[in-house]
Amino acid sequence: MSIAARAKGLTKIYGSGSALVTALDRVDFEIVKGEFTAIMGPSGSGKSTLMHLMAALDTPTDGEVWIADTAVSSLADTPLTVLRRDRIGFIFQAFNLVPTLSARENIVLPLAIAGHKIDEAWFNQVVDVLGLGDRLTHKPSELSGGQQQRVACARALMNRPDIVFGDEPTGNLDSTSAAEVLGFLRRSVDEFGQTVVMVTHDAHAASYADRAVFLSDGRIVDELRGASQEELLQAMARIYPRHDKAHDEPFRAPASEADEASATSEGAPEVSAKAQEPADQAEPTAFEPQADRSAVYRDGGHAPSHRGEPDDEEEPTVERSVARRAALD
Ligand SMILES: Nc1ncnc2c1ncn2[C@@H]1O[C@H](COP(=O)(O)OP(=O)(O)OP(=O)(O)O)[C@@H](O)[C@H]1O
Repeated sequence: MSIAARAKGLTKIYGSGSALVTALDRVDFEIVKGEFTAIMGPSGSGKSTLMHLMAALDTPTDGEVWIADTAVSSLADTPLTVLRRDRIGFIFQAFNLVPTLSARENIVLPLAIAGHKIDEAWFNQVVDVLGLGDRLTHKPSELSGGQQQRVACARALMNRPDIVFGDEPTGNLDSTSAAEVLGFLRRSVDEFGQTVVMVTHDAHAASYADRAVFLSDGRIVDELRGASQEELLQAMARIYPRHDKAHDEPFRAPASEADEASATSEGAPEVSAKAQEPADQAEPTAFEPQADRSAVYRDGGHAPSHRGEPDDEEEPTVERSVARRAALD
């Protein structure tokens, strides 16, 4: 098992005095090469902060990040820019494509900026897997959201980066487009050996990953390997019990309109707005915004970064991942 990136004692503090927020609190974290890792947690738990620090997009208040063997804090501006450009790929929730460029021009833009030659065989392979062959001359405005995000996926992979980071990459997509993007990220790991890290609220999205890491109040409090959506939902209910109770089990889909009606009845005044949505609009596999996150993991103890090595039989394999995905799809 080799390590694509790691962090030691990673701390990020925003503001000062009464406005001080400890977004990350002495986090130790390793990203395993060739794995798909999901970073999960309620709103405000520190997911984006951890991802931005691991991707060398931001600097920690304390601690260190290494991309492979490169200590990010040791880099001057120029090598830092080169590291971000050549060794990291990004996929954002909002796609972030250049509207005036075609899909092809968007995909090769990082190579053009870096002055690197396009590897046409690699380009064709990625475009083919993403099913973008007949969309390459289209501008983003002529593409659906799912197609735009697939262009963003291709762009992220063009440099063959050490790690592709996705910040809620399916957050703006319908379920079909989300499944296509998640399926592609899964394939990029299984077939190209790509390392992928994705921030998500969503247990279904995280079920595509090999490993899910759970954050609470800026600390890693648990992790699961090879977990199904149901196992992730159960873990979320266990790890965030206050959250679960406060929202009358928002992690589970109402089985029927009657169930939903009971979830919004007088007995559950704290039920979230999202839990009150019609069942076909709700996203029951996602976290709700957490009203009182201070109630979770405020025991003063420093949660372990890892639960320890998984049991052998728990160790996920590509076959297991593929079988799991096939069952889910
Ligand atoms: N630039 C900033 N200035 C001040 N506080 C910040 C800043 N960025 C994040 N925070 C705070 O740090 C904490 C962690 O934020 P972060 O965005 O990492 O959480 P998150 O888990 O990604 O949340 P979400 O799911 O809502 O995006 C939150 O309390 C947030 O308000």
